[in-house]
Amino acid sequence: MGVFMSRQFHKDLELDGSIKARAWDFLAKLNSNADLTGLDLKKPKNPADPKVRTARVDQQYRAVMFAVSDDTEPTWLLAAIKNHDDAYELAGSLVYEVNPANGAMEVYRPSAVEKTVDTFRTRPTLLDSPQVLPFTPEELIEVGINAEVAAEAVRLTSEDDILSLAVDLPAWQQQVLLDLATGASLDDVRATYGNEKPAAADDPAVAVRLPTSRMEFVYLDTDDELRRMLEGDFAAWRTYLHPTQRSIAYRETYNGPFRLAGGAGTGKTVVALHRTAHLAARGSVLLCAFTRNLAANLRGDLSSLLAPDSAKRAEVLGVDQVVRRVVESVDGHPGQPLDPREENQRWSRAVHEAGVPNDLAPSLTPSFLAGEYRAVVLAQSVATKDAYLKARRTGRGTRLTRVQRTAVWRVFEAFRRDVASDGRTTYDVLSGRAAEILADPELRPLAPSFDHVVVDEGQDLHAGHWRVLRRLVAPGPNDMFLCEDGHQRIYGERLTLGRLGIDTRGRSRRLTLNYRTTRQNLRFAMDVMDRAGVVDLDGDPDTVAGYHSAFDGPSPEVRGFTSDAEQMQFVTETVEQWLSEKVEARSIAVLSRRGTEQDQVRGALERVGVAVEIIDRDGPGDRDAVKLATMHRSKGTEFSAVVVVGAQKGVLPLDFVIDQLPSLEREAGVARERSLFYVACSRARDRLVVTWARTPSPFLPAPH
Ligand SMILES: Nc1ncnc2c1ncn2[C@@H]1O[C@H](COP(=O)(O)OP(=O)(O)OP(=O)(O)O)[C@@H](O)[C@H]1O
Repeated sequence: MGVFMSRQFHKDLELDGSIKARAWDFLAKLNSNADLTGLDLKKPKNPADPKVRTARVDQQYRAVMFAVSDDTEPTWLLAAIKNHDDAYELAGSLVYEVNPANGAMEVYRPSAVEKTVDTFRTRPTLLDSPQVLPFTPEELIEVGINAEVAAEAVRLTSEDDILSLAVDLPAWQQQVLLDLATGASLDDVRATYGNEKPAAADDPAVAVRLPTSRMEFVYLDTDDELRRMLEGDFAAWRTYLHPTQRSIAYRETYNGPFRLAGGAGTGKTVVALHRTAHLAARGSVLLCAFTRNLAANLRGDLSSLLAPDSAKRAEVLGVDQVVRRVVESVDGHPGQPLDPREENQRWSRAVHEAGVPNDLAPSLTPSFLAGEYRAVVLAQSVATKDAYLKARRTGRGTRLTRVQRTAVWRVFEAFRRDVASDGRTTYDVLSGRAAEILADPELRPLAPSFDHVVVDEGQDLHAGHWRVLRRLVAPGPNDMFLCEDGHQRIYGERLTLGRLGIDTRGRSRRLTLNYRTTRQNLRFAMDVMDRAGVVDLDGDPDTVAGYHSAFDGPSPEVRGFTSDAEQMQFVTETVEQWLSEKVEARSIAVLSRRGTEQDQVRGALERVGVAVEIIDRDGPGDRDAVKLATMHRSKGTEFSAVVVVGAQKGVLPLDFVIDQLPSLEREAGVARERSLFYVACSRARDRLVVTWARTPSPFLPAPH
């Protein structure tokens, strides 16, 4: 016999260390159904729900729970753990119900809902502002919204008010109102949260299986499951998925490559992890991250989701690790890849060696050549000059005549010779070789293979990567599952997956609920991003429609200064202030476009005795120190409080980088810089401060 546990109860287990220690005893007794006297079960006087009880967890804490089945031996639904007096008070007003519209399990306080509704009833309707919800109360009730709230909600003229009105409702109802306020239709809501109460939903064992119930409740029916839950830290994403996240992650079969889009913080990585765990129960899976350090983070998170016998079938690697592994399986050690600076030097040398005509040479910057190599040579597996002369160059900006193409090909050859001459290589060259190996019927069996590939941060992979990943799995059901956010593209060139043999058309979804950040921070980050001109990996416009967050916080602060020194002074004071408010140092980050600001911040913070740690290519370390990172390194991270420093002209976009680009590629270069700023701003969970010196960055949104 098991127990039902609410997300709130699960979270309360973290209240203080002593509860966790006692909880196992408590739950074991409850589960044993033997003598419950030690639990001191009590029914509060005149409870709102006769099924409610409180029980002793230890001296200080009591559990609030419901006897939810009609059997003589009740099954318990654990709702919360509170201090003795608070537990009694809560138990008096809490009810357990099954929503009549969709059968979702609900634990909430009707008296609190009524009180909030009362405060709204007395407010006059603002006749000159449009209502946010274009629905009737009956329509809202029909999808499951509390009737009293529905009557008031339709009068409201701001999203903020709707959230305040809904604050005491079960979480899924709050979510529905917010979805409707941000553009969802009633049909969307029915499809996502269900629109029919299953006949047997009064049996909690049935109700708990509904995806909407699973946003807040879990049924644990073995000691193993209970123990795992108690031993792990509370991380809601592991257990309480949004119905949309769940339906995407746990769908049995996609008949080919599937693409998941969504803004920053919508849980794409969470879904990728769950999908990997789901697939690992069936076959071998590669979860591919953009870098080694992002892979290391995912590996830790994945291990907590995998059943023991699936663990050996799931592997998590950075994309360049994958490439390297394929090459090594056939060629042995491939030589040390050049670092970006060395690579740039070699490209310049190759231009010189290849005797490029004077009129062309200035356009052949290292970034142009590396981009051309990835977007044309690797993307189309071009192996000869003739093939390059015929290759498609759509989307490359600069036009090249036949004579110029011949010259560029000579540069590629000179570059390869130069790199090979001292036993070195580059990651781009390696990905070309890996794709070649995987396409060769004789070599293919020597290389690793997987049944399924799941890719995170897909927007930053280049064509060479995709060729390798495509060939790593046999085409067929559930072969590839890709996550991307076109607005976060900070590396490389735009590409269309269809051209690389990865056809996701008709098999893609988009997540719109931001779980990471406040609505205030989200609004700011959305103002930063350039909504026009961003395309997804299918080559279609990437929309942000309906992208929203469910929680509130302080407004982001933008502060300008006349000098670097003043800016640093402010950054230091801000960080010190957060530390004094007991924000953990490791949850604070200062992000900058370039090393100059990072060095200044580091000096300024160290001078006042604040410990800092730079996020390097291995990702955030464990030290409890304020993290400093470039915007590039901030990808895939998140922090409670973030300062984005140096948001000023010349730095954002970074002139030095843009000036190096041939004129036709500047627009794309500026878009990447804007995306970097968006990535940095969208790392903040609670507080976001952006600073600049002298002249503000053109990317800064106009104040509202
Ligand atoms: N169902 C959920 N319940 C609770 N928290 C969630 C849920 N889904 C996601 N989160 C949390 O929201 C945050 C963002 O999730 P995640 O990193 O998966 O988003 P993402 O779309 O990959 O973001 P980005 O593109 O910015 O890297 C994380 O802290 C994650 O744990």
